[in-house]
Amino acid sequence: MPNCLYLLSPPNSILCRPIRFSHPPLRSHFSGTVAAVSDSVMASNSVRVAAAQMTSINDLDSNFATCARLAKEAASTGAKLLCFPENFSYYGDGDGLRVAEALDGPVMQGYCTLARESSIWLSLGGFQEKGPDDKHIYNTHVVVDDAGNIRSTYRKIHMFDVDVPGGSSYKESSFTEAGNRVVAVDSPVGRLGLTVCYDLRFPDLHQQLRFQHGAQVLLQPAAFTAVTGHAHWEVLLRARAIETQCYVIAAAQTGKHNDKRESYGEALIVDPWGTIVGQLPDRLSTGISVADIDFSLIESVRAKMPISKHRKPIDYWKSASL
Ligand SMILES: O=C(O)CNC(=O)[C@H](CS)NC(=O)CCC(=O)C(=O)O
Repeated sequence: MPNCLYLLSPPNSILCRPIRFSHPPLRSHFSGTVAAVSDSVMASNSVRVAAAQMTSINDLDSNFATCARLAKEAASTGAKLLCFPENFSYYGDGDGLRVAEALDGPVMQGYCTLARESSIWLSLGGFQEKGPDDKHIYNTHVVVDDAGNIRSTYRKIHMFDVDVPGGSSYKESSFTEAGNRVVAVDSPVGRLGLTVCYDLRFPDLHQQLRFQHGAQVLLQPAAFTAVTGHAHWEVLLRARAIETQCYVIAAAQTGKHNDKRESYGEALIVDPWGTIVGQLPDRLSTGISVADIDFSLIESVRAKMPISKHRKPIDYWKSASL
């Protein structure tokens, strides 16, 4: 069974060193810069990650073939974690129930094998997990280690029941049971906070991931609609990174999945200062965006602007009604 960790206090696990640079502006963390840095501090304090941008369709095998290609590519860049978007394994037309499986079923096990064979951790965000009854799935984000073991699972909490202005209407809750647990898990690229897609719009969840669960890196797999993505995607991701002082890794579905569904795309990696450090040249192509998680930068941003000390954990909801 997958094990979920619900730690209440932040761990002391990051290797912090004295801060050797100031910001802004911050160093670029694009792929390639680290190799050129001879300072051993950087070598020991950075670790590479990748975010996938892809167009999944209603064909499990074809999507798996794309994921397998991207996993090999990510591993060849030295990345320790590759993040896939929501609905990576199957993107139909609201028919996720049809392909829903338990996490020990053949589809998820195939991805566990892929992680092992590619020697890379995988973030598998937005998997159609068999739900509590035959009318509902869970929309589950699964983290698999490089030996192919499931390390953690998070079930999407916020349901996308939305009439998109000028777009389609969605009612995710009609076929999905919402989760109710906040989940973080340790990994070689830091302590990961797990979310899925529409969760991005709920800052409280991200605040909990940072301040109660000790997250250093927020994983934000998505299938944002073309309309809402144009309006909100980048600003939401940068805001969550800035206000939590975490890296944000946002894998994205992109382009047309079928006649009715189209995603915005633009897989991004954002650093804790809000700078975009990983991005593909084209928001619609299939590929990976690569960047280096720099633990010194997380420490530096948090030390210089200590919002964890300044925040006042009063119950705003309660005090508002006084
Ligand atoms: O239904 C499926 O098959 C795939 N599922 C999705 O695409 C999910 C739930 S409907 N989409 C989102 O959460 C979009 C959020 C979004 O676009 C925003 O917050 O603006």
